[in-house]
Amino acid sequence: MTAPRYQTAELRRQVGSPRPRPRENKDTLCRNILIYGHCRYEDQGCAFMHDQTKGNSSQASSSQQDNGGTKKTLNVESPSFTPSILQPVQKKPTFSSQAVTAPSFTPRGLGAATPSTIPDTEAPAFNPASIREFTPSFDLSSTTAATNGTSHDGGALSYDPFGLPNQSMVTTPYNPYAEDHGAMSSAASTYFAAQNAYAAPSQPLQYHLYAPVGPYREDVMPYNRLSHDFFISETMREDMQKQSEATWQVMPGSQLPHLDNYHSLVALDTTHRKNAGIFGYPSWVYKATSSKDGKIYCLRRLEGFRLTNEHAIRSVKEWRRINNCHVVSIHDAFTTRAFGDSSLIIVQDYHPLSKTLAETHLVPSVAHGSNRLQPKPPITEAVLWGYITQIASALKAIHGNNLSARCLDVSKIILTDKNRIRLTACSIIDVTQYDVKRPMQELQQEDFLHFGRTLLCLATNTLPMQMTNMNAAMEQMSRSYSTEMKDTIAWLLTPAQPPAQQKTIDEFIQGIATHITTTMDQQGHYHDAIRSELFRELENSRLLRLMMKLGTINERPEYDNDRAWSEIGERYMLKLFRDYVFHQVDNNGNPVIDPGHMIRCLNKLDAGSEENICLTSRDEQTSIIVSYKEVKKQVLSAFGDLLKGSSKTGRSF
Ligand SMILES: Nc1ncnc2c1ncn2[C@@H]1O[C@H](COP(=O)(O)OP(=O)(O)OP(=O)(O)O)[C@@H](O)[C@H]1O
Repeated sequence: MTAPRYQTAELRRQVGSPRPRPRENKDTLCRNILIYGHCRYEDQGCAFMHDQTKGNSSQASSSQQDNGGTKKTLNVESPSFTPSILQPVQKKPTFSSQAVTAPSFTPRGLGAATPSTIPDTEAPAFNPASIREFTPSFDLSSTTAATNGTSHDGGALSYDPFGLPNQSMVTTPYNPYAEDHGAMSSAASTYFAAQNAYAAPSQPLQYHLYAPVGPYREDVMPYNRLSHDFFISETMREDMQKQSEATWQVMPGSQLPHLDNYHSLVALDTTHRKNAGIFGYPSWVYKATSSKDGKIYCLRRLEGFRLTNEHAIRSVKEWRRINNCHVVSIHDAFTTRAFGDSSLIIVQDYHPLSKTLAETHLVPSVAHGSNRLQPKPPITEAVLWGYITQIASALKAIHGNNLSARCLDVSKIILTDKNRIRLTACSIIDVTQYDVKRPMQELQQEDFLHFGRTLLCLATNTLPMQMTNMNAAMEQMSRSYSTEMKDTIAWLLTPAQPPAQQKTIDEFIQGIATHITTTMDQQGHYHDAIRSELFRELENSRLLRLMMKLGTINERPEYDNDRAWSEIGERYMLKLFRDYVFHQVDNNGNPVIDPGHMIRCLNKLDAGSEENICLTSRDEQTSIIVSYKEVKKQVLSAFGDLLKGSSKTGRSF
């Protein structure tokens, strides 16, 4: 990356950066008192307050002071200051140009008032990172000091997740999302000490790093690597985006009615023909929004259906017990006159942009770049076995609940994802033919027959209504598919052979066991690929939350009756940090757009790294050296201020 101009700018004396508030030291209760009940440095110059009884009153008064008229705002015009811990050095601190060429920052122990690399005679560079109002929250020395008795002045290491791996090992679990890490680790160590069985992680999680969890894609070009490594893949993003768009689609000026609890109906049928073939009534499918819970559902309407028996509609309740990923879940059923007739409505889960197997594999479609209808290519044997195992799984759940699918047809099985199918019209015939009592076993045997017909339609590329000669179709399919496939379909189409009275789904599943393992393997691979995508999004959602915090603070036009709120005090540092992350320019003033830099900076900010950065104002009149840790502290503090005055809680952050 081109060296940003900000980093090479000479540090200037005119520092108008945030100042520490020395009064807070004596007003702030020492963290050691909070954690251990005493501070061993009380008599050795520890700058914090040790009288616990004063804690509340002094904090209250200090907050009053903050809110009162004496509030000190810090801005670029503020005079330079002498950091409290540097006070023993009697010289007025001045910026040295040597600070620019100073060696890279080395985290210091708490006791080091001045960096060892700066000679005593040199005035120290202004470094807000070295100003501590209390024990740094990332400093795990408090934990180690408590257990091994090492001095908290004496070289206890601060945890820097971006540092080299030879960091001190800690024994307490570490919650990166806790805002007060010191208190968290201490409280957790007490808790886990009581729970002897718990084996704490040996060191804080490296949560700020993107975990490269496989499977890995090998075909990514170098110029695509960065976005591929950090973000969801383009094809998946596009697919999901389309589905989300379809889910929220509305039809302005639609003539479709509002039903009792459903509104914003959108028709999903692509054909307008009335087809009463399967259910005995023309059926229509709509997407609709529930006014009860705001969710989107799929409504199937049977036009002209008259309910003669109250029990018929209750039979749908039985289907709520079916919890199988190859059966579309059913939620409700009711009749309505809202369409101007008497209609039956079945409420199901909505699967955006799904297509029926008939639409996907059988109905000719217009090819790209031509006006003519083109037949669909034959379905491959591997895909067909995948469908067979999924339908078998659905039937296992249905028959296992003493129900029968009754409606197994290429036009009533939907494809909701790659090779992922679901039965979508179960339960409907149970309602429409409620009065025609037939034994369940007979209906389940019929399911096998419908299953076989469906496979034959798919294998021969024939729509059900055109399937007139089954023997000819069997003959045709056996020319393109394996004997095993032919035998499987034949088994489904022929009645149970004596002495067996019935065919069972378990028997069928045993027969196709090898193909089930293949399907499981494919599903497992797909699951891994999706999980790998999820890992990337895990980190991105963390950064998004951080950016939202920064966004609420940076450039805020007014807060607390102060138009300059976002520009002054600690917030000024955040403004400079925003420029450092997002608005870098090269030596020619051209924007430096480097996602790696932005992600790295945000991760370090989130981790509260000890690493120092030099922030320079746009006019180059102000430069400050500050650690990510300090910036993080300011983000949390400013965001906390905003939350106090916000109408909604920011708990979701
Ligand atoms: N649960 C569902 N979620 C989302 N879309 C669905 C759902 N069920 C069906 N669909 C879609 O609705 C459309 C219409 O379905 P339908 O069952 O009416 O098919 P069809 O081909 O019109 O059959 P028919 O000719 O019997 O009416 C199809 O594109 C189908 O993918």
